[in-house]
Amino acid sequence: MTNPIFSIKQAQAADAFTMNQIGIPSAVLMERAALAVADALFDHYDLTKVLVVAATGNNGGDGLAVARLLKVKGIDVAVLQLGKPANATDETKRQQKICAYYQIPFLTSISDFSVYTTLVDAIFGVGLARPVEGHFADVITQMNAAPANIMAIDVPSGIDADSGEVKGTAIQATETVTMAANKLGFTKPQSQPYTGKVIVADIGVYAHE
Ligand SMILES: NC(=O)C1=CN([C@@H]2O[C@H](COP(=O)(O)OP(=O)(O)OC[C@H]3O[C@@H](n4cnc5c(N)ncnc54)[C@H](O)[C@@H]3O)[C@@H](O)[C@H]2O)[C@@H](O)CC1
Ligand SMILES: [K+]
Repeated sequence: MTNPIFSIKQAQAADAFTMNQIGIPSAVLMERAALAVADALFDHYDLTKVLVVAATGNNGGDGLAVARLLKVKGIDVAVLQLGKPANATDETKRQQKICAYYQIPFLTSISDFSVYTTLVDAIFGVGLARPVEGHFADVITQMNAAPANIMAIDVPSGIDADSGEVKGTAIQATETVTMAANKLGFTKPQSQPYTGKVIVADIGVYAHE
């Protein structure tokens, strides 16, 4: 069997089919996504001091779950929260509560990105809907300029997962752990400097046959 390659619509449809038709809860998929990212981080990243940069969509929720998986293993991890927590998706709100239980620091600004040994990009995934501007773009620029390796969750933030093109500004990741299937945009050569190495994680998403 050949490995599938998903467009954004196919990725969203497969997620929706898995949750709504098969009945696997969204939180299960998020936890499996986070476990895949955490496994890759534990495998070969310097986890002395980690910053997860998370927005309020489900990509951010994946990031918060990763922060907790690191915290419970004794890693020094904090979250840079972009956007208002109150605007988060239900799944991401659930992850915010869990992070609060574990007393993971939530920061709203970072004066010096160079103190971190690993950055986790959980800003935008397949939900990127317009060019990245303003504060989001400033943070991405600062992350790219930092010496740390960057792990991108699902999609390097700012990359269009269909065309592989930069929408405004984009994360230049060391690696991207992408969920369920490779993405169409990652087969385009222009995306490679942004995705770094692409790892496809099986998170138990099933496409409608
Ligand atoms: N159940 C699911 O649907 C699953 C989703 N997963 C994760 O969730 C991601 C998709 O989540 P969402 O659909 O919530 O989308 P995202 O989290 O990718 O982003 C959507 C959010 O970003 C905002 N946004 C989009 N473009 C913006 C821009 N240029 N500037 C500022 N804000 C912008 C939107 O208004 C929305 O609030 C996937 O990439 C994956 O990481 C995984 O947890 C696996 C399961
Ligand atoms: K991301």
